[in-house]
Amino acid sequence: MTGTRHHARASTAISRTGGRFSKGLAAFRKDHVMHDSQPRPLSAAKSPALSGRARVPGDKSISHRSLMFGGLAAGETRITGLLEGEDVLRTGAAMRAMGAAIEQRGDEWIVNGTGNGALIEPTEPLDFGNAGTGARLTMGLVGSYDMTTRFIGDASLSKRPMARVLDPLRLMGMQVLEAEAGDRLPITLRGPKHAAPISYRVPMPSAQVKSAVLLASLNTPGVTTVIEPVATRDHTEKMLIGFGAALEVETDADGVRHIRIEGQPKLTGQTIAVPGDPSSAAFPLVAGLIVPGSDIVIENILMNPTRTGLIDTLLEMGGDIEFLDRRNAGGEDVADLRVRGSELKGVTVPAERAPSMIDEYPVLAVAASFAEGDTLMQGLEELRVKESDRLSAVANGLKANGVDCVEGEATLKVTGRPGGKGLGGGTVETHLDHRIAMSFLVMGLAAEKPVTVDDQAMIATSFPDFTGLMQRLGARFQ
Ligand SMILES: O=C(O)C1=C[C@@H](OP(=O)(O)O)[C@@H](O)[C@H](O)C1
Ligand SMILES: C=C(OP(=O)(O)O)C(=O)O
Repeated sequence: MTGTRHHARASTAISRTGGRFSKGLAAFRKDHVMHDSQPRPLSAAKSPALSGRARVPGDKSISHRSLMFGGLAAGETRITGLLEGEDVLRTGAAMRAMGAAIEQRGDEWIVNGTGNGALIEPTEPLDFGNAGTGARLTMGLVGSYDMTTRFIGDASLSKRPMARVLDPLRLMGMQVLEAEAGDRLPITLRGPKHAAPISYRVPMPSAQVKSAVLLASLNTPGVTTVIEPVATRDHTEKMLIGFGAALEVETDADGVRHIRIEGQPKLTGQTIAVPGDPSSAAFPLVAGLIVPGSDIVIENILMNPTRTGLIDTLLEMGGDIEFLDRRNAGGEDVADLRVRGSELKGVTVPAERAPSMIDEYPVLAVAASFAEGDTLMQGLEELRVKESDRLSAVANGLKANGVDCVEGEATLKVTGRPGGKGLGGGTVETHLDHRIAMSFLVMGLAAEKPVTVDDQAMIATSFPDFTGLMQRLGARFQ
């Protein structure tokens, strides 16, 4: 087998701190029910040229993993730039319920881990709210522990398929004591006394499934292998190496990744600076391109190639995006992006690119609505099992706002209207999906008539200050 080996670095933490719990996480007590209030609609209206500099929140994938690995490791993990969105705070609450000490001190989050193999059985169900990543990765984490863990979530998460992670975990010896039809939440798991390592070929392109198996290996003796035919985001691999695991990645002649990890590694607390989330940057980025005359800078964005498919696509569409100060920070490439209003043209986005921009299709569809000609997106099957069925949610939102589009089984064709002529005037059903809400608010900034989303509440799961940040750039919401 020929291939490349990946190394990541994170510097070791220096001192210990106490375990007082932060206000943010304490908000997720069991009596605290989120999103049971009345929906809060919001409209976005045609805005003047956007200008200024913006810093989007920390990467969601890296933030979840920082709390999980820090919560498991021996010693202290110090995190700056953590995304303080609901999804990530729920992961923090879950790690706390299993014995980690987590506190916020100024700009830093300090995690004192349980030490390897020392997670404790949570006394209450773990409530992951809207968060697929939090729920699925934690299932992997607890799946090799001889303990019982119950998982619950909101209406959206309770519809999402969990068999994709339960199947490999069952092979490692885990039992599913309770699940709704089709392996859906609420789910109660019981880990085995002695988990068995497996070699598992991930059947769909999913970093969550890959990661669940790798996390289960952390309490499983022997070598666990994950075979990944289609590469997905590699944060779990890079960060586990950074925390001290013996993990190797080889890519064979067919491009298939073979990830091998030695079980029960000694993980040690690290210092982590979380870079800006490219999936959140996508919203001001597309807004800067479609609002004529705009000129903005979005700072400190993660440029990991497993995450940059949207930027590649927008460049092909003729987007004026300049990379300023490309640099390496904590083992990841980051850059500031200068974005100027652009005349976009339609393109075909190949299926192979989907994993590197999987969460960005809703906002790409918005960009395509303003482009000259057709944009065809292929390989979209995974969009159907996100916080909503994003393929149909996007198509319905586009149609409600005057955009011609054709929804296929796993494709979407959007016919653009340069200048946004005749677009807008509709209300979009968001189906508890933050990315649908933000994407269509971006559309409203450049459409002829305002665009309304039926609920803005879920935006707080990944981008709590979205409206504030966009308004500071000049966006008009009403
Ligand atoms: O591993 C992760 O952090 C994520 C993986 C992706 O999900 P899938 O693994 O289901 O593609 C992505 O959609 C999600 O927002 C974050
Ligand atoms: C799909 C997403 O997240 P998750 O799967 O963690 O709910 C997302 O943030 O777009």
